[in-house]
Amino acid sequence: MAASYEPKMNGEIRIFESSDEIATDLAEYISQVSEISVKERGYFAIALSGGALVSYLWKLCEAPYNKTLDWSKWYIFWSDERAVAKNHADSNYKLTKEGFLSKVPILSGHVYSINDNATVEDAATDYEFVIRQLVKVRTVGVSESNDCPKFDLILLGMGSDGHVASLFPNHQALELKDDWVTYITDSPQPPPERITFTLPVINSASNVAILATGDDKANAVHLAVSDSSNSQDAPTSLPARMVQPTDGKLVWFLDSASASLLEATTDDAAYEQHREY
Ligand SMILES: O=C1O[C@H](COP(=O)(O)O)[C@@H](O)[C@H](O)[C@H]1O
Repeated sequence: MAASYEPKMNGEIRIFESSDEIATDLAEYISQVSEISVKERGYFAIALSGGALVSYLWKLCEAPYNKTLDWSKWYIFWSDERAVAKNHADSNYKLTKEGFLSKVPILSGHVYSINDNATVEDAATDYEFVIRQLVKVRTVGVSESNDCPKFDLILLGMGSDGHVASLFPNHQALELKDDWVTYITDSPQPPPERITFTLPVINSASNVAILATGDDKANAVHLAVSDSSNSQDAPTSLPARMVQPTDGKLVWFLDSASASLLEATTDDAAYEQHREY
């Protein structure tokens, strides 16, 4: 790890020099969260995202994890999905299936993909219903602070505009308080129709990780983690900045490029800096 920042709140920023290092540390992180969840709850309920994130999961498909993890206890969800068929190139399900799920022994009955055969409105309603049933039997935990599901881990990517899942800057979906899953029909990035977890669900998770790499993400990373009192640029409705788990922990996985603007703002950042090299 090139550097590590410990925030004042319940979070951490990890910065790496190569994509191999990110994949290695991400695999170890997911493995640890999974082992703790299985030990404490008997299940590991993890929500995945699409985008670049999936290309960093390859280490988890190899030794020792492919042999040592208790894959039979894994339950898979998606933080968001695009309204396309499951075999479409834009499908987050397809991406994750090809890049991860097909390479590990997760039970097919434990994979809860979002319905691609319904309107986005119905698919969002269906997905929330499915999650509600799994919360009732505690396959998915429940938050102590509200009635939201408490996923053991939500893995998010972040777009260069600061969007996470399919929650985009200044979008009204960011305001939702009671829905667990919602839909949008006006995504600024194609495809326009999407289904997404809401912020209350993301912020109720035990663990949230955001992976952002590349220099096109540097500004959004800076705006997401910088101290708002010292940064006039930080918009209040930047989705990545609104990821603040209530009782859980947030870990950022960055590379040197996406973290490049943090160096200059160390003093006024909302994260204390701990260099490890
Ligand atoms: O549209 C989406 O974008 C985000 C970020 O993707 P990235 O390739 O820039 O990392 C992704 O996390 C989300 O699942 C996807 O639907």
